[in-house]
Amino acid sequence: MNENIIEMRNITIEYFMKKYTLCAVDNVDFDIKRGTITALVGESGSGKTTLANAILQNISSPGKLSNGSVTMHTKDESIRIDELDYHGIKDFRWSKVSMVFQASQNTLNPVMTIFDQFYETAIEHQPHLSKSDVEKRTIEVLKYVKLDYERVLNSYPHELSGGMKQRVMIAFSLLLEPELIILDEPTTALDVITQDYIFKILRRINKELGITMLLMTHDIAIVAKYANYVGVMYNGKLVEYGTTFDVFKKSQHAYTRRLIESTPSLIGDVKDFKIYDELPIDLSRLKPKTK
Ligand SMILES: Nc1ncnc2c1ncn2[C@@H]1O[C@H](COP(=O)(O)OP(=O)(O)OP(=O)(O)O)[C@@H](O)[C@H]1O
Repeated sequence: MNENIIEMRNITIEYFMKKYTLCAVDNVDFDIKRGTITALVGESGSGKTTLANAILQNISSPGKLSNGSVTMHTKDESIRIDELDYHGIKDFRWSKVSMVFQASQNTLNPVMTIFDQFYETAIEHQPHLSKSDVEKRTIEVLKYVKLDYERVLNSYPHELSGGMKQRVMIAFSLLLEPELIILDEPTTALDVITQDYIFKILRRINKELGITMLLMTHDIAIVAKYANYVGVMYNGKLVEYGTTFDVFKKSQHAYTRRLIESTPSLIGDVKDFKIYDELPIDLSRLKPKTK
């Protein structure tokens, strides 16, 4: 089996606006090693979400993959994701790769019980499943995220706390047994204790079920604690990639060192905390529209 579950080659993604084209991802090669938790870091606007969305053919309008290939090596086959048609991508999402978005707990339907939402999603993608199959699987995944399934199954979203809803979303992402989960700021808006609890659950799922995870976050401390590999994005380019230890301890790129220095430490002296106030994003990425 290929050691990489995802191989992205020469990826260029542009947003075609009325007056200009913005190159959000600029000729990036990026691999995700099977079984790892791989983090993508970089400040807001550096292109992390856009790059990750290419794995699900989910680039938002008016964006387009202008160049490059995205291949997933699943347990059974290799899939060129960028070449999948409408039906191909519909079968692929959730069952091969699923995603937990920023504050995705807010995407739960407020007028449906949690179980009805799991059931609807499951039969949309795998119509052959019976209600009892889905119920069995739902209980299994709710147990993985340490939720009391008897209470949660028939609850409406407003009856659950923010942390519980986010764990429901993680359970959701496990429902169709994907091989990769993309987590985009999965604990934003949650308190630090809940954040840590959720990351412990994610690490256990990664270890016990062997599910690979791609994590996008601004939280360098979480990356240091939980990720095996890190990619650093700056201005649409992947400027650094390696094991977490190598990237943090032997950073090659000045931007990575700045990113680490800009992270406040609980034990360090506040005087040593560096803040860089120059504009990080190079607006030369905005190409004037050519007629
Ligand atoms: N739908 C869109 N239309 C136009 N431009 C977009 C769109 N989505 C993203 N962009 C632009 O693409 C660039 C990369 O954005 P992206 O969201 O991928 O960055 P990011 O690193 O994930 O940021 P964040 O950490 O804030 O989520 C930014 O300049 C952003 O403004």
